[in-house]
Amino acid sequence: MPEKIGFIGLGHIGGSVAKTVHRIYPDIQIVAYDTCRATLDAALSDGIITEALDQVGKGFSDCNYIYLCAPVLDNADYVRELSGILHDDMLLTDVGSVKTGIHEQIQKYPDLERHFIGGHPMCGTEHVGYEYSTAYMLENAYYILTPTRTVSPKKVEEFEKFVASIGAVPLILDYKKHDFSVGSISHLPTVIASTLVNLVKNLDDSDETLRTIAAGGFKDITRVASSDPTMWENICVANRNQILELIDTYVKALQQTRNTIAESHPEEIKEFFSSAKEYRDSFNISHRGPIRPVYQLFCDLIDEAGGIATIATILASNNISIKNIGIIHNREFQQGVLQVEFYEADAYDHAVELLRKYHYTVYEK
Ligand SMILES: NC(=O)C1=CN([C@@H]2O[C@H](COP(=O)(O)OP(=O)(O)OC[C@H]3O[C@@H](n4cnc5c(N)ncnc54)[C@H](O)[C@@H]3O)[C@@H](O)[C@H]2O)C=CC1
Ligand SMILES: O=C(O)C(=O)Cc1ccc(O)cc1
Repeated sequence: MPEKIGFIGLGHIGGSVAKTVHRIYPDIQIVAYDTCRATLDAALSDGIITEALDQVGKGFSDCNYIYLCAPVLDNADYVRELSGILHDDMLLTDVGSVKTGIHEQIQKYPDLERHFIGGHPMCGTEHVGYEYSTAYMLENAYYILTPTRTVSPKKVEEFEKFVASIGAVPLILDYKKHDFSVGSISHLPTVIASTLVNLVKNLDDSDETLRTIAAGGFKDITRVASSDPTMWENICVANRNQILELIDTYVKALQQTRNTIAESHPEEIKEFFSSAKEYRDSFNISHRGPIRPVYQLFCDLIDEAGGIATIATILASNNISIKNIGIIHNREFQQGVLQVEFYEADAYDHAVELLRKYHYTVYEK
């Protein structure tokens, strides 16, 4: 178990990892450097870090783990500086959304390469900054690990256990496969969402009709367009080739969809939507492959204001912990429905049983 951990960058993700480590292992010393002094002051006053460092250098030399949690391109720039403070019992990791650049940088320093395991927690929101970090964000989230060719299996196993011990689900991938995979499910979708938002902005009239009527579905699929522009600038520069290839593939797929609609064969159009629906519906219910089950139910609300409190009270008084709760309006539930997510299958089963006992209509997905 590490005794001391250093963070370079303590924002949304770095702050969340640090807060989680502090919650689970309050005796681990945490030190941090961040270009934003106010961030370090906030973390000191929260008692999350024991020391705020004013540079990347010797202050990190007795850390067992060092986490690079700055924007992707800055993380890669720190590799050279860290090569000077290596010791045998040190593990260097990062949380960046792209892995090729940092792995290529690490390969220039064979001594450091033996100490590096790339990391990418698959969690987060569209917000940035330490103020949006939480001690629970990693809970049940996939945490991709990309070990180098030369890091020892023992170090990988130790870090895997550490990641699992802080509530996340480690998944080992080759760094190139990582960049293709997150390129497909995160980078391309964000590029598409932002393109769609810009398109609607340009199509809108002076009365802003489109903006006014933009409803649930549009907001759902474009939420990530509200993410931090600097972060996505970094991601697009760092994963440029992969994103370009995926955009080309997507353009071909969109052209294919256009043809299907243009040719006006109702069965083919229906088949297109059915195939997408079947795959999308499988996301929440399946234990297959790397897809983790999501323990969520949907429950009808009669009166939104008092309704949530009543349901929360029923669950809390039966010791059922809620991971997430909120009203959603979408095409399926236009009038609004309460979405409740749980940490575990048992809690979910118990909640369904209880709410039905109290005559709520519960939809299981
Ligand atoms: N936002 C998200 O949902 C996710 C982000 N990531 C990755 O996590 C990393 C950090 O992103 P966030 O925490 O979301 O951003 P953030 O903006 O909340 O945090 C970055 C922190 O690094 C500091 N910083 C900026 N430049 C720095 C530098 N040169 N040296 C030291 N500190 C510096 C900033 O002051 C800030 O506190 C990025 O590499 C990103 O790709 C990974 C998973 C999810
Ligand atoms: O906002 C969301 O839902 C995200 O998907 C956040 C996110 C952004 C970047 C990542 O590398 C991983 C997760």
